[in-house]
Amino acid sequence: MAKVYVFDHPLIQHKITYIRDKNTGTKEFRELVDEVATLMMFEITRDMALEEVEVETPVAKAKSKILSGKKLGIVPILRAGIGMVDGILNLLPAAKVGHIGLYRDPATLMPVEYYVKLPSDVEERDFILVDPMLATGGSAVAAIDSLKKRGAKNIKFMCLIAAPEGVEAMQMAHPDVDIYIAGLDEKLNEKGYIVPGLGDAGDRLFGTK
Ligand SMILES: O=P(O)(O)OC[C@H]1O[C@H](OP(=O)(O)OP(=O)(O)O)[C@H](O)[C@@H]1O
Ligand SMILES: O=c1cc[nH]c(=O)[nH]1
Ligand SMILES: [Mg+2]
Repeated sequence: MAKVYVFDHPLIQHKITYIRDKNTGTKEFRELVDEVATLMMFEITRDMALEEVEVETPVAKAKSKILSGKKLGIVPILRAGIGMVDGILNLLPAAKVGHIGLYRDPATLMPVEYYVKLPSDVEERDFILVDPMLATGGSAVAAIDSLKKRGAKNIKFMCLIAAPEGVEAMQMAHPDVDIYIAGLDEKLNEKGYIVPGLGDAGDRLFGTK
């Protein structure tokens, strides 16, 4: 069964409060999403593999560590996932970025895929799929189907706000994919929006409401 991590770090919780606030405008919303993505990524990368190397300081030779594991691929689910990419690349500038375009049909709530472009060496990378919202879970489940179909094996999913329904759908469909969340909310409303949530993440990021 996939593990679910809900980050309780005070800095993350503080910023999430302002992200939720309907009075937070587009510019600040974007900056906060970026900052939270960096903070979450710092925690998510805690288990990255290291190897010991020798380095010469101005004073002496030292044994020290560098990253040694598989290379990373970051995959935002368009559109809203794009808002988290720069924050992640702040920490991991060498990661490659794939894109999966999905929108949720407002009537059926089913995901519709319209674009996929991944790094060419999919099988050699670990992937972190990112989207601010995990609501019914349809989009994240479909994006992981798409990644796996193209050869991705080791995948983590990172989101800002999740509904219990989405977490359950992910655990049923992809029990191998751990889920990292900044805020686990109460429920979905009749339109499939997370309650209390933050509204429509894509519209708030890009000012398209
Ligand atoms: O868990 P689900 O029920 O599938 O809902 C979550 C999806 O809905 C939102 O995207 P949206 O369809 O609004 O597209 P957008 O990012 O282009 O605005 C959000 O960014 C997720 O991708
Ligand atoms: O609450 C929600 C649910 C899906 N997508 C969003 O952007 N917000
Ligand atoms: Mg949207």
